[in-house]
Amino acid sequence: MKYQFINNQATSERMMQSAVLRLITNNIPRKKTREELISEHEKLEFFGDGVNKYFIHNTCKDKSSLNLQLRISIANLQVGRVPINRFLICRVIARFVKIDALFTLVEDPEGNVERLVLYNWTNYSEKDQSNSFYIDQFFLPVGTQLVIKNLSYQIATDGNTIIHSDNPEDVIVIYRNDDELFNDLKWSTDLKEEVVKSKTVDEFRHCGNEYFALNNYKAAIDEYSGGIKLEPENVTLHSNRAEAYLRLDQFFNALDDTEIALKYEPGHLKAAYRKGKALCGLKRYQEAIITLRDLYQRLSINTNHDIASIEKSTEQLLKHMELLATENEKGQYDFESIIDEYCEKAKIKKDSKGNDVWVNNVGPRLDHADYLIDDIEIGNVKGKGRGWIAKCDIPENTLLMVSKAFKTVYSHEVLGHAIGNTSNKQTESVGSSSCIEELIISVIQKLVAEPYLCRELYQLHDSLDFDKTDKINKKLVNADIIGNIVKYNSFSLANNVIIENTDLSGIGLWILPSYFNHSCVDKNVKLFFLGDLLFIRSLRPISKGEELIISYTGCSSNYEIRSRYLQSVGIDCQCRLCKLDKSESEKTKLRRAQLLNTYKTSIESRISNNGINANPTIIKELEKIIAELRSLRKEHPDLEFDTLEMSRLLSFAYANSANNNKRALSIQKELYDYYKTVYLPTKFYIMLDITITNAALKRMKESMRWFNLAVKAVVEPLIGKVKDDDVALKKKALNLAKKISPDRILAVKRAIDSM
Ligand SMILES: C[S@@+](CC[C@H](N)C(=O)[O-])C[C@H]1O[C@@H](n2cnc3c(N)ncnc32)[C@H](O)[C@@H]1O
Repeated sequence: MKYQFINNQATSERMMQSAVLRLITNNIPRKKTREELISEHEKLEFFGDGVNKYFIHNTCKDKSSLNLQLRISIANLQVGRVPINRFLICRVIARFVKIDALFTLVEDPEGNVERLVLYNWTNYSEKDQSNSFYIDQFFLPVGTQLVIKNLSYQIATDGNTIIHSDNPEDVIVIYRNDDELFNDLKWSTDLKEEVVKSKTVDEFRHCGNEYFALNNYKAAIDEYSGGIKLEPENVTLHSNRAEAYLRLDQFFNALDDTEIALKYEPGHLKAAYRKGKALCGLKRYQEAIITLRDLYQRLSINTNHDIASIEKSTEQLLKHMELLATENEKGQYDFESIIDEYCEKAKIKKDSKGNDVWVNNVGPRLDHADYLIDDIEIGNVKGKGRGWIAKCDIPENTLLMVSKAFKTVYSHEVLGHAIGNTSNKQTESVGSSSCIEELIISVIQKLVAEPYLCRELYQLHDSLDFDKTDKINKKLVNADIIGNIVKYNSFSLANNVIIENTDLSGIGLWILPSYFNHSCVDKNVKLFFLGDLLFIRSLRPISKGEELIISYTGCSSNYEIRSRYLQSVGIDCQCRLCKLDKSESEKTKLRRAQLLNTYKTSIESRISNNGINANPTIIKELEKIIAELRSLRKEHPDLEFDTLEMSRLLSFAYANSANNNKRALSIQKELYDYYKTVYLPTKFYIMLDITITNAALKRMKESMRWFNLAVKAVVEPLIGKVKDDDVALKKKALNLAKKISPDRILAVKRAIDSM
């Protein structure tokens, strides 16, 4: 299956390959040893395609022109460079594995070992090529010598080096060991006598601990696993590996390990503590609390001084767990502290190479519980598949759901280069398509690491026409399904990060929020993203049986743009706006386009943002355009969105150029009334405009009333209804609004205070 992104295409095999490489390889900050590379390659075999036979094409090539003086050794390869006119002589030292491309390990005569990936060897059809054969375990067996021309030395998607060849024509296979051209070559290793030195359990544990201390949890897990293979009942290794799994958010695996450790040693304190953490990660809060309370009791009667620190951490974890349980059961969240946590974790700094990195390692991934109100359920909706339905009447601003992302990817976290790129560009700009690709790859990784998660993920809409029961039961990680699930269900963070000054873009996948269907206008549910936490509230009163709707696109872009996107995700939208747009005559559409063009070319550029420089003629022209655009939609005034920004500009022109605040105020109020029924984020700005204009007119009481309304508009989507008579809540709301929208709120506050 091919995924079409904005600038490029990617195959599901390529995504799978990237995910697998990242899973099996460790980014150790030094050149890997032969043994390390061999052991990683053995894990790759597990993911290789051992079922299908692939058609391989490679013609016999002339070696007579090769001059051994031009041979290059692996040690002299430079990342990102194609050594012109040079060639590598190497021999295969591991089995070939086919994922998207063909992978093996090679060594040069000096004994340097490196990974080799061959692209485009398997894309030939049998009919086209006479000189071809099938891949099986005897394909280019260990010991086969290769000459590789025009190779490039790259950093693969897993962050490690690899020799990369795109063209089968550049590879000469030496099928005979006694080939005369290479008679004089001396190989420094003897393949037959290769003995891999094995480690003891203690050595594995020691190496694991060393990697753990370097925060290299994947490498630590490999080492602990090596030890566990030798001694499956080793409690320390299981308990240590559980902690490494916890650091990678692999909670199922962590729980498994703690349970094994506790089976062999029920009194193992650290294993019990880690079990509590794993249960919490799996959102099994009550079980986590029971485990930790039990541990805490045991610790408090233990007089051993060594356990003081674990006692303290258990107490803290228990408190945190109780907080999460309250969030989960009652939907009670401390929004102020969550916003602080978000702002802290969203901070970015430059690393030594000038890249953006999080100040706090993990970025804005917040440690809070999910919540789901009892009053909504997933049901069938005619023409839309499944959707969320109200089981009873639901008041405005009710918290319906809080959901932690299955996975989020922020744009600066995306590696700009992947193994599949044929170009050598190391600093490819990272666009949204790279984020989508990265999300697919990281979801594949997550499922490969914890296949239990296939069950909940594979339930999501994927528009594929095949029965997934078998794949769910067998927990098969399928890149086609995952790619489609990401395509149809992911949320872009770019337009949804509500907190000012935390300019994060990215993409994420949430499970339960994926069941909301779309409407361009008349949505009744509002999303509020804080990093990977998604808060969802009713936007207005919802009646029993009504469907809960969000908007995937917003309504301010024109029909062509909206419908192009909606069609790409399988939606023929039947909302009021789309019906109206579709029913409009060509003549009306043309006239609107002309008016918008006149505004763009001859008005907008002649008035600055805050309405200065607007002479009476421009104001008249602008008024005419607004009036005519509205008349084009006269029966549906609330569906006229093109004049929104124009009218704001007009009001600024009246206030700041024509010195007519009264007229400015009436335009702003009219605008507010226009859009009261259609939720638009700009409503908040209009309320602040009204606040300022009232203050300019010295109507301070009215100004404060609008300011308070604006504050409510900012915070209610997050914290719910703020009652006018609740003084404490109103104060809290203002503090929150200052955190959410500091620039605007503070600027307006300052402006009205100075008047
Ligand atoms: C994120 S899913 C929403 C949940 C989905 N209905 C399900 O059954 O899982 C998006 C898909 O829902 C369907 N959908 C959403 N909104 C729709 C609408 N307004 N009209 C028709 N189909 C819609 C489309 O198939 C779309 O690709």
